[in-house]
Amino acid sequence: MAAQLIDGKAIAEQIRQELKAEVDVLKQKYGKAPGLAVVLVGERKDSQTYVRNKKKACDEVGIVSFGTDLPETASEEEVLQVVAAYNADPAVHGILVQLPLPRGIDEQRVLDAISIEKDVDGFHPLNIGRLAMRGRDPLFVPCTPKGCLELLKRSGVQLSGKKAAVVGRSNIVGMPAALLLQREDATVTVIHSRTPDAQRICAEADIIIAACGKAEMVGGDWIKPGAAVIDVGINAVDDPNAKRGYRLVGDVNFAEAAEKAAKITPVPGGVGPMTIAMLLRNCVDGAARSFEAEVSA
Ligand SMILES: Nc1nc(=O)c2c([nH]1)NC[C@@H]1CN(c3ccc(C(=O)N[C@@H](CCC(=O)O)C(=O)O)cc3)C=[N+]21
Repeated sequence: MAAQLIDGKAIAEQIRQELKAEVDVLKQKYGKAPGLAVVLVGERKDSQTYVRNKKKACDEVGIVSFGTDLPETASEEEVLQVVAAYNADPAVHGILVQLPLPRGIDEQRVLDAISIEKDVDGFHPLNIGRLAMRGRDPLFVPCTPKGCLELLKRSGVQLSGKKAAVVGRSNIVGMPAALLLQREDATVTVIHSRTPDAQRICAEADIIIAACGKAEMVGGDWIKPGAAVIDVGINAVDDPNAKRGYRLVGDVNFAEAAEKAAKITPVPGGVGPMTIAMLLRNCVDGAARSFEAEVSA
């Protein structure tokens, strides 16, 4: 393998230590800790695991976590009531409603109800809209794309003046990732399922963010020699030899891509841990703004 590994797990750990120090300063200065509320609706095993990991990460850096678990059968109104209560709670600086929500609940309506000052996922249309505008700044940037940019920056990858390709155009990853790269003065192409010549366009890019949700779709032929490759995908593929009967692969064919890229993230241990670190980052930033506003009021 020619490529240098971008170690998301180690970088996320480093960020958590930086955040812990910042939280200690906030506690000293204001006598209060940042608070994160996590709302989980339903019994999906993967969602339960993610929520558990988020709470654990909060403990580690000194963020107080609040949690509300609602049954699969909860109504949209009940979820909205929980969000409204956290919006009004001064001890809560960030609200995360774990996605996906059960069928029958209007996800957009729930996300729109989160106060933009507490929108640590960065999914509120006002925050996304500001991200898309030159000269404007969102209060929060979505955690996964923010983690991708942080990995690139901390690995010394230059973005300004470079060609970037984003594979995938989701609201949660692809589109905000493209906007963030553009804000760093990269020239960005968003590739999606209807793009003719996707492989050729991708192979011209100095920076690739793969977030298409298709296991190992981005092969070696998609990679320009010397490119930096960030793999957002987490796909379980059956593997009878693996411990749990499956193993995780990304949206990039790692073995092939690592022969051509200069830098590449692994799966697991790449973007995933950074998503949680950026959630904590957003929560600490939101709390700091709130504490500062209270003092100057
Ligand atoms: N409102 C909301 N916000 C989210 O940020 C959100 C969400 N809903 N719904 C689900 C997705 C998924 N997500 C991940 C977070 C961490 C890892 C992670 O840490 N992965 C590790 C371990 C993977 C494993 O072993 O399962 C890794 O990639 O190394 C993965 C995925 C956040 N999400």
